Amino acid sequence: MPEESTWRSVFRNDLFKGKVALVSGGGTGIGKSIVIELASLGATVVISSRNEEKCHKAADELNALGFSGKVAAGPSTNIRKEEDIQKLISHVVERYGALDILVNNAGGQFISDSADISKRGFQAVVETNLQGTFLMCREAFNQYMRDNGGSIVNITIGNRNGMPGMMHSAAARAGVENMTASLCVEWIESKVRINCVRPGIIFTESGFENYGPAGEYFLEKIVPSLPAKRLGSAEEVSSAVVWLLCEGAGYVTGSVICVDGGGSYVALPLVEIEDKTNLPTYGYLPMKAKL
Ligand SMILES: CCCCC/C=C/C(=O)SCCNC(=O)CCNC(=O)[C@H](O)C(C)(C)COP(=O)(O)OP(=O)(O)OC[C@H]1O[C@@H](n2cnc3c(N)ncnc32)[C@H](O)[C@@H]1OP(=O)(O)O
Ligand SMILES: NC(=O)C1=CN([C@@H]2O[C@H](COP(=O)(O)OP(=O)(O)OC[C@H]3O[C@@H](n4cnc5c(N)ncnc54)[C@H](OP(=O)(O)O)[C@@H]3O)[C@@H](O)[C@H]2O)C=CC1
Repeated sequence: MPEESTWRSVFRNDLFKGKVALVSGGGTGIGKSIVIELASLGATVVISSRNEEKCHKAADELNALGFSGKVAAGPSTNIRKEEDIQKLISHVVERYGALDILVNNAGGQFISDSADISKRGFQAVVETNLQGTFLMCREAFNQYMRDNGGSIVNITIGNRNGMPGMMHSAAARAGVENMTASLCVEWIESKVRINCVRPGIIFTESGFENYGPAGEYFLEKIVPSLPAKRLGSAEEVSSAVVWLLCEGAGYVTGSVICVDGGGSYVALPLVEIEDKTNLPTYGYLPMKAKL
């Protein structure tokens, strides 16, 4: 948590003056860092998640830092529930008179071998990350952005090589990135830009608590495999989000920015593969025997 004296955004300090933003999952981790950026650059920022008390606490904490913008907690919202989302968006539009910026950051999953994921477990992750993000976009568009324009950023997760060990989430997030490609065309006449930020392995206390000892075990394996040889910070993600949201990114829509220290170009060892020949060879030439 940055102190007022040490927090410096790399952006112009009135960049979002007069803008109204909504950040889902804005009370913790990456979402909170995005909220700090937006509030420090002049926006009124509404944060929401299932735990409303946590959002109120975060809003009080951030407002005490004296940013030029303001932070407010919205009503408790489970993005798996359509009616919660409809109420949240109408709350923002009615109370603050606008919804210029939407950041779909809320999301999550559990670590599991794919063979052990139940149908309800798969559905829960897809409902949260793909359906939840879609419904937030749809409501923001129908209730405000269709007539007024706006900018949306969806937070996804590494999916270029799949994600063995978190297959359900990588599949859902790949769906979000593909959905973004469709929406950027459908909504451009309304002056709505929509993009994704795909973080790599980012240290957030809240995020890693979710995985318990398994998270630490995986981290010991993952960090050495990353080209950057370190975890990312929430601030490195929020800087990219804020750039996509700002006027300087006016010609950018349908894009995915990876903030992953090059992690998209290596396979993350979330799943161990036995050190033996795992696929039988097919072929009749003598040299095949050497493969
Ligand atoms: C170390 C590598 C890091 C990689 C980088 C990624 C980092 C991050 O994403 S950080 C963010 C982490 N935060 C979260 O993930 C929090 C949000 N997550 C959740 O809320 C859950 O994971 C959820 C999306 C599955 C929702 O859970 P919940 O509300 O508890 O779901 P239900 O009660 O409706 O249960 C539905 C279904 O899901 C099964 N399930 C839930 N958790 C697990 C689990 N840990 N392991 C296995 N199965 C799980 C649950 O059992 C239900 O299925 P049935 O038992 O068949 O009914
Ligand atoms: N940390 C990392 O390494 C990476 C994270 N990400 C993604 O970035 C985003 C932020 O993660 P991070 O900050 O690390 O972790 P956090 O656990 O801090 O953030 C997740 C946030 O989403 C909210 N949330 C979860 N499920 C729901 C739901 N059903 N409805 C409404 N809100 C929900 C949580 O609040 P509450 O529990 O109160 O609902 C929480 O504030 C997530 O989408 C995550 O998957 C992607 C790649 C890597």
